[in-house]
Amino acid sequence: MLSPAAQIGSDDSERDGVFKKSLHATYFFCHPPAPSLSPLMGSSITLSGCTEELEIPLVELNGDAKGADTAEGTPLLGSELDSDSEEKEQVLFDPNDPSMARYTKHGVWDHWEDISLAPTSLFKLKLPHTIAAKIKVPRDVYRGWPYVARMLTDMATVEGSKTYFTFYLIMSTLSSVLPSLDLWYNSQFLRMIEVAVETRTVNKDALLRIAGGQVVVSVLQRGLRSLGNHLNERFDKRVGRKFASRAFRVAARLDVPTHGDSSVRQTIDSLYYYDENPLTRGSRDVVQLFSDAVNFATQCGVLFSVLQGHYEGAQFLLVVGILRLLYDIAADAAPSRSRYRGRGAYAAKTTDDDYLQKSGLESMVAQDSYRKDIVAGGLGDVVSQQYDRRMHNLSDKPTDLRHIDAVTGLARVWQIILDHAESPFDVFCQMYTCLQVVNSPSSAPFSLSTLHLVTSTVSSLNNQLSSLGRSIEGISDDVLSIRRYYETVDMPNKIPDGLTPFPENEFDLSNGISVEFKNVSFKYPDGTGKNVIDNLSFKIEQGQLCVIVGENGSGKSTILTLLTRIYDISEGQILLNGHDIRTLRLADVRKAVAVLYQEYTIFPLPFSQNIGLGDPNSLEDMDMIRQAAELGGAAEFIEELPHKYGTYLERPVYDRWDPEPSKHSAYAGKEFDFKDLKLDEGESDLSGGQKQRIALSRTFMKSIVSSENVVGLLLFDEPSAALDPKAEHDLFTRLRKLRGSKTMIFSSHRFGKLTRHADLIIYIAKGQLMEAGNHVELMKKDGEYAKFWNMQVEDFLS
Ligand SMILES: Nc1ncnc2c1ncn2[C@@H]1O[C@H](COP(=O)(O)OP(=O)(O)OP(=O)(O)O)[C@@H](O)[C@H]1O
Repeated sequence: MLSPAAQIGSDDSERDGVFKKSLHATYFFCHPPAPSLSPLMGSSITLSGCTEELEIPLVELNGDAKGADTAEGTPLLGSELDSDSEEKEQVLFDPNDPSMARYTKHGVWDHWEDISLAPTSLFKLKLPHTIAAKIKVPRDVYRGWPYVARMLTDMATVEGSKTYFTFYLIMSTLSSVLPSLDLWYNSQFLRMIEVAVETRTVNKDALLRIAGGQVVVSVLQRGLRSLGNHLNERFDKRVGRKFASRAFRVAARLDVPTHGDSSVRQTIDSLYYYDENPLTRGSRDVVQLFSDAVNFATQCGVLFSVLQGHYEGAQFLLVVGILRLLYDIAADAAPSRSRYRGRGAYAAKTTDDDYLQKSGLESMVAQDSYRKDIVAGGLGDVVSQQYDRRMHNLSDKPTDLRHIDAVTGLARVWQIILDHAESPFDVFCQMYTCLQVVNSPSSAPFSLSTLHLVTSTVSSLNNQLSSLGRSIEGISDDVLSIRRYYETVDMPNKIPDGLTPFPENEFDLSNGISVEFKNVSFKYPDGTGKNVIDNLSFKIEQGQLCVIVGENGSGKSTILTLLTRIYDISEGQILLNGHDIRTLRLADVRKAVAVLYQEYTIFPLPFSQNIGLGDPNSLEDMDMIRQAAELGGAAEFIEELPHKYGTYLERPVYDRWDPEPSKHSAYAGKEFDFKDLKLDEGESDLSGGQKQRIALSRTFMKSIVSSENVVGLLLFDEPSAALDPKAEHDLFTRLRKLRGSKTMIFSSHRFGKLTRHADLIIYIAKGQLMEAGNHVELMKKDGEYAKFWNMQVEDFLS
């Protein structure tokens, strides 16, 4: 498993400390020791020097993170380097000591960061963007264009987005024209100076006009840039929320066979994370591309008009271009926040309820294991509503740790130097030409004004070109994502919905639901191809208690699964109150049937929600939730937990910390004690029986405690498998007492406790009916059931 430190660069919603997407970790190539002293620990700690840093993609191997060897040497993780170093020392990372840690409140996160780092590796070369990536762009854009058009139409329906979008587009277009205007004014100004030197006269009106124009352009440039950024951010958030919410809805509505399709799941996974929504990125990139293209075209126009008649300037342009490229490479190598991050000790903690629950809901719809419960519980809508509510509460609060500005100290200085190196570079070009003019006027390629215009335009064009390149490359990916998004949005579920409401009137269910299997055969879509249920027929009357018995693998669970239409049968008919289940509205069937599957799941939500989701209308009603927990036998142990009903079985978001800071940190080689921060609070593991009690409580919430008495059929698949004998006895007694006249079906292979009270026992083997009747009848028959019963009694007596 990766250390939580590695998680910092990953998506927030990663679980179990394991990366699933592309990620990078910091590796160090160690050269002969270049000692440096820790500013915090005085002279007692000496660190080996590491002078180069590279980012190397990790591959997940046996749950561990390994970096690929490179030709230059074998990369070592910080922890491996530590092993040969100094004695380990117990240090309390005191988050409250400003000389040790920097505290940042970043949205939903509290973040403490080791401030002892002194960056030594400032450079990291990046390969230039590949041409190949750009070549496939037009094709991708062409194929995906209908989807992009649909996205733009959809974006227009987001409240307020039309205004934002229009303004943003105007800003971008204006901003893209301004640099050329600025260049033009500059050249006019220089031209005027040249004329003034030659003729000793100045046209004051023109001078004022030019100076005024320049001021206006400069103010506009800055103003539009910040306004554009602001609008961009707001626009992104609004559109992002809408698309994330829609994608979540799509994911939540998928049925089991559709969700089981790995390609569907992959697309869903990549879509609904709010921070990473490719559609938001797509919309922004489309505008950016447009703006870059306008900017590029106008500047080319300026350059073209200037160079007309100055063909000797081509050589000069080449020199300037190369110099400019070198500058860009240096700028590209500047330290970025992501490269700096993760090298020191840090801890990040979140207790934001909205963020935790939003992440929990995301895991819930993403993972296959929860799907059956979501579908059978008809939870698609309620989880979507909950998700929207959490998103709304989160509003613009940042949730992504990567946005904390981690670049400080020297690295920051280096960044600033590079940011400002651009002007001296341009000045250098001008100086060079000035000297040429002075030394040999006839060899000078341009006049001073033209020179200024050319160098500035070249410099600006260069920027524009790389920006355009990035936009084009990004667009290709965006188009693909947008296309996948809409294909998924439009994808129908594999289980078609019925049209008939069920029940036709609500009182129909007060006496339970009758269930009939008529020559039913079924095989799993991803199974062996053999019928798991084979020409099975039986009828359970309204209000009966039925127990389905049979050996392992005989098809008991499958029968219950078919009754909630998780899958559709291959042949025959299943009737509920005499109606073919396929004709009934799915949502109604799932409302009328409460089910506890053998592989029940505990959602990555607080226990209160896990139980409350049994009755979405009473999700916040703690009295009802407590009552359901009492019935399910979960109340007692939940009350004993420190966070009671707010406890998670598994937190959907883990706090993060770095127990192994790099060699550059003052904390290198020491052990950490973060206990004061109480990280990862609110999580509690449960025994199998306790988990089953929580799942049972959810079923009780739906069927017994619910404010709406709409359940007519209760299905329990081995509900006592993980319970101790006393809990099992209590449960069955309670169930018999509380069910009223609802129909109840159990599946069990340990049937002693139940079958004697059953109105009907169905004995199946290999998906076929062997015997049916009550206990007395079947014992009299002395067939398979009696054989099984006697075997269990013998086991008990011997
Ligand atoms: N999702 C699935 N995909 C493919 N095959 C499955 C699936 N679930 C069950 N099966 C197969 O269907 C058959 C019946 O399984 P089922 O779970 O209904 O039996 P069961 O009687 O409930 O068994 P147990 O008593 O062990 O719970 C088994 O052969 C099983 O391997």
